[in-house]
Amino acid sequence: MPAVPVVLSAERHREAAEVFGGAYLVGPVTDRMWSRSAATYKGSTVHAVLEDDDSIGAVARAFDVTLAVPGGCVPAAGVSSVGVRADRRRRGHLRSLMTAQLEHLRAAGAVAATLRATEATIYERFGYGVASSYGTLTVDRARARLRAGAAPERALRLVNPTAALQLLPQVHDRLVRSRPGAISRPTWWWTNQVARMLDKDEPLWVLCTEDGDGEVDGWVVYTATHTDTASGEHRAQVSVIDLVGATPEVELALWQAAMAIDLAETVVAQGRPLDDGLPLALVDPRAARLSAVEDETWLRLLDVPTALSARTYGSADAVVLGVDDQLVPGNSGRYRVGPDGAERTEAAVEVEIGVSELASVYLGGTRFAALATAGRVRGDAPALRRADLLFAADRAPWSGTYF
Ligand SMILES: CC(=O)SCCNC(=O)CCNC(=O)[C@H](O)C(C)(C)COP(=O)(O)OP(=O)(O)OC[C@H]1O[C@@H](n2cnc3c(N)ncnc32)[C@H](O)[C@@H]1OP(=O)(O)O
Repeated sequence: MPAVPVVLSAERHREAAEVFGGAYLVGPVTDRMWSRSAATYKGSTVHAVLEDDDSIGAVARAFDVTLAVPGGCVPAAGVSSVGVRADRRRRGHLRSLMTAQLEHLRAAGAVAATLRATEATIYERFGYGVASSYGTLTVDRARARLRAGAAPERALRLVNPTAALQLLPQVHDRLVRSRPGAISRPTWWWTNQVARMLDKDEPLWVLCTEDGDGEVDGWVVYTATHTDTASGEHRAQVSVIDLVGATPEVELALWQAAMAIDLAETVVAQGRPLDDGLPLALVDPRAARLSAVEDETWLRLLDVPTALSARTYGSADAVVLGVDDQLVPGNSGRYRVGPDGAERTEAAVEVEIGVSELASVYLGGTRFAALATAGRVRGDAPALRRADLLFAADRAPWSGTYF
């Protein structure tokens, strides 16, 4: 039996980062790396399994975020930097960490936890389910032209990246509230993701859209690599690092701006939502291709009653879910979910669902009927249809924030 995990004090955070770096195969933590990562760890709760000689055998980090859900938002935790030392694997360290972390986060009032998984076979056993997916959008600029009337003209402002580091964090969390799955970005996220690129002397541009009052309501952050033609003509590939808009219309205006960058042959954006509006708005929809689709958000509902009450539902007759949560038995039980909300009930169960599958349907990104076909939920067809209508969301879930 591994020792019960402890919460590490700040003095041992660098040691924890070393253990994670080794497990994640990124190697030793240099002073330069630590000058960036220290703030990340300081802003987190770090659980560790200590070995008999007091060395760290395994670590997991969690930090506070706000998670947007359909019609609202909940306090949540981002879980990251999970690693077990190579000489301590497959003896239950991860299970101890996940159990301790889950209890800690529940006690702290987090309604859900979200993570990005290195492997898709690890986290379901701890109640996590895939709640959003993303893909790479590759735009062939020579073919890409917006349809008439798509994306109204918007004022653009090129912002110096250093100034953007001050400006964008002030508006990001407000802008993304209407996208289920979006999370607030901690201060250290901005420093790590953007400042790291500035450190590397990579070119970086930030083009912002403005609303009628001159306030920033979206941005595209991009870099470029050069791909000169065989005849020596100067060409480039533009790589979009971040494209965030207050509304789908603003996002289209940002795409328009990205597609208008002269000398670019292709514009490539990784990690785009499955309902990115660009392909439908193009005269030639094949000018923008979505590829490399994979899981983004792994979600764990820590407090099922609060989570179910925190979101809004579509129009359909109510359905009674029978939820099963092996790790947190208090979450198990019957819930009546209808257009007016969700509450515990004693009524007969119509759809049986595990807590990991409940996480997958919670943001509207997966259908009950599809899970039933896969043998992962049970219920008759009319009940599944009502559940799908109730849990459907206006926009595909998407976090857009990698950590
Ligand atoms: C959010 C993030 O940070 S994602 C990053 C995750 N970390 C990494 O990928 C770094 C490299 N890998 C590791 O450090 C470790 O192998 C870990 C963290 C994946 C697993 O740690 P371990 O301590 O070996 O896992 P532990 O012994 O507690 O196993 C718990 C269960 O998970 C299973 N499991 C462990 N690792 C894996 C894996 N890579 N793939 C599938 N199942 C796994 C075990 O079989 C066990 O299953 P069971 O409960 O049904 O018996």
